[in-house]
Amino acid sequence: MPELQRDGSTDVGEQKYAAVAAAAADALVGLDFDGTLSPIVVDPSAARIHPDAADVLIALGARVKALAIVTGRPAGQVVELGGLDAIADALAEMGKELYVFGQYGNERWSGSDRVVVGPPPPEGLAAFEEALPALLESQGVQEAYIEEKGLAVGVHTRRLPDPDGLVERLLPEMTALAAEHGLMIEPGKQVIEVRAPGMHKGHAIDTLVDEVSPRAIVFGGDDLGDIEAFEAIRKWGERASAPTLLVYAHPGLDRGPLAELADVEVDGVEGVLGLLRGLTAAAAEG
Ligand SMILES: O=P(O)(O)OC[C@H]1O[C@H](O[C@H]2O[C@H](CO)[C@@H](O)[C@H](O)[C@H]2O)[C@H](O)[C@@H](O)[C@@H]1O
Repeated sequence: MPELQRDGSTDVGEQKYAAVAAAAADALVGLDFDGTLSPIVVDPSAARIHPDAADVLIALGARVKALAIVTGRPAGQVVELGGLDAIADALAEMGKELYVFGQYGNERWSGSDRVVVGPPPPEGLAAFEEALPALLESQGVQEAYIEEKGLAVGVHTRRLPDPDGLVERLLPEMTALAAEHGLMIEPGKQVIEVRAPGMHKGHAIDTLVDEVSPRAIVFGGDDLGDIEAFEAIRKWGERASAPTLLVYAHPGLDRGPLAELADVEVDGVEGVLGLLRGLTAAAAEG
């Protein structure tokens, strides 16, 4: 079993780990993408799934009921960056399903369907994007990288000096402009995203629970956008009296609020893969 690094919660984490390992055959394993399966890089378009992840996910898929990637990225993009078609092929041969929920649950894709299904862009997004450059200029942040996501737009500060300070500076202005256009903000790692309200990763978890009917859930994430997923899983576990394991992929710098909700903490993407390998081995031992 991999090292559980969260101070003071190791016993609880170990018990929860053992409980989900024992129920692995009926478990749903959900994972965030950036920072959890794909190491954080400066350029969002240069992100790629960890080179060992495909083997790890396929081996795990043989031991659990279903796998899901639940991400803030567009679903089609994460399928490409993650090489998920090939992983879905391997899982399908074992009669297992790979689900992808993109744009915080707004879009979905699965190994069975291979088509991204989602709503049209929110009303107000085009007008918001039109007004955005002037806002950035007024704050002296015109060099920020703008990521157009179809259903949302992200303003990334990672490549600028003092990226966290710039996020703080932009947050009130972008929140106000988003509200004017009926949109909401989703803060992340040196990024502020603007999207439609009403959806989050917790809703994606509820949908997965309905479709997969798991008897245990493991979920790994690293950022604020994963909080609702953690909360939905904790509530489901209490309701269903079922084992759950919430894994925080520690980024190596400051621990964010997600850490407080986690059962175990591991060292970034490598730590997540280590935990999943351990879970696969424990499930194989029965
Ligand atoms: O829910 P996730 O899978 O974690 O996606 C959240 C956002 O991740 C991406 O941005 C983050 O990763 C980038 C690449 O490592 C990094 O440059 C950036 O600073 C991070 O915030 C992605 O660009 C967004 O679209 C996702 O919503």
